[in-house]
Amino acid sequence: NNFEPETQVLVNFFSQVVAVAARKLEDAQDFAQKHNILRAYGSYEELARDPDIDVVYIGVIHPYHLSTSRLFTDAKKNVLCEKPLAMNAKEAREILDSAKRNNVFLMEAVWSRFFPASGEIRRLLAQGEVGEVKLVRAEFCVLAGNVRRSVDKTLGGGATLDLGIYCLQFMCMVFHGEKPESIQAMGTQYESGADKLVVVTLKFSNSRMAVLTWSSALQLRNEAIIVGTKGTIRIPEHMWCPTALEVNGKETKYPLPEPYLPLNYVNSTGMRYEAEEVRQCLLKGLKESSTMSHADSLLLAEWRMKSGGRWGWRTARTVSKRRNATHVDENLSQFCTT
Ligand SMILES: NC(=O)C1=CN([C@@H]2O[C@H](COP(=O)(O)OP(=O)(O)OC[C@H]3O[C@@H](n4cnc5c(N)ncnc54)[C@H](OP(=O)(O)O)[C@@H]3O)[C@@H](O)[C@H]2O)C=CC1
Ligand SMILES: O=C(O)[C@H](O)[C@H](O)[C@H](O)CO
Repeated sequence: NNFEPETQVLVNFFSQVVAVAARKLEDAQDFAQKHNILRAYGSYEELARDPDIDVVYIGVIHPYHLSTSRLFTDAKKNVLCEKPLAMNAKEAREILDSAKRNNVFLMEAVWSRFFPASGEIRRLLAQGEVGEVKLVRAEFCVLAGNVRRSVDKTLGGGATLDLGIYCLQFMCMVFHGEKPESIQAMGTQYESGADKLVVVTLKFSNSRMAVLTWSSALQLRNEAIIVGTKGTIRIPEHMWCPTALEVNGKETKYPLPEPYLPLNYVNSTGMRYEAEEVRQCLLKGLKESSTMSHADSLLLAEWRMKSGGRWGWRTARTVSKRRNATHVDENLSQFCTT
């Protein structure tokens, strides 16, 4: 909307899905036919060589985010990569470094941040509408135990990588990426070793706290709440893709456009907001989005590891077993106080 009407028409016209790639050509062709996409490739390498591609959306499972992102950044393509950006902080750093080195735009697809309701939360917080935030609570628990990639560790399984990230990013947004003074995390796991249910309690300076719960084996309403000294903001459901906010008891709705095809997941038409953010960043020549920055992606990767994704709660459980005491993980606290 920053352009003259004629230019706007051109900008809209030139933002097109040009091509799709899959490991098997038939899969790419099926997808292309369903969505009216002109070019279909049977390998990601061919897509990387296409000179007409400005930006690539990477939607492969998380263990392949590193290699696929590197393939495209090295080919000088801008990248929007699905969450979680990587399996761990080391991989996340490698992806971000590669984007910098190749001077291309890169963003982790934390679509939650770009919903109008999320923008309104940031506006309310910046204007001090609820005073100083004292408590953040968020939950994301869905029944996904039958989804292979959720439970199979070789496919990136684990609730923290898939779902926990949404609670962590919400807290990160509200507390502006501040590091907590301490984290306590506990959880349960599938036989595969993938984490199943995780509860994390975080303490910040000035007596501020967060309580986060995620699971791929329980169904909750998936609400979030921000409690401040002057009021409360509640996201009544779908906290990871919000379409309603309750501010001090008064609800406002932020409806999404109707989908033109059936959706796989709830509110997926809201992905358009992150796509628009990418488009705006590219038009401005930016290499990262200030709303979902590289620094935030790194923080999320570090917090995921400390609160469950890799060894966080397992270390915690070992510590509490060893001491036969209530659970306090010194490793986690040390990390957070640095
Ligand atoms: N923002 C959101 O709302 C959502 C985000 N996600 C994120 O998107 C990513 C993909 O999730 P989802 O679509 O459910 O995953 P899928 O299981 O549907 O797999 C997506 C693609 O990953 C590739 N892939 C799958 N299995 C393998 C394998 N064993 N080896 C190599 N490549 C494989 C395939 O690519 P190919 O087609 O080339 O074979 C496949 O099409 C995840 O990182 C997830 O976190 C997922 C759901 C919703
Ligand atoms: O990003 C997401 O929304 C999650 O990947 C899905 O919701 C999850 O896999 C549910 O099965």
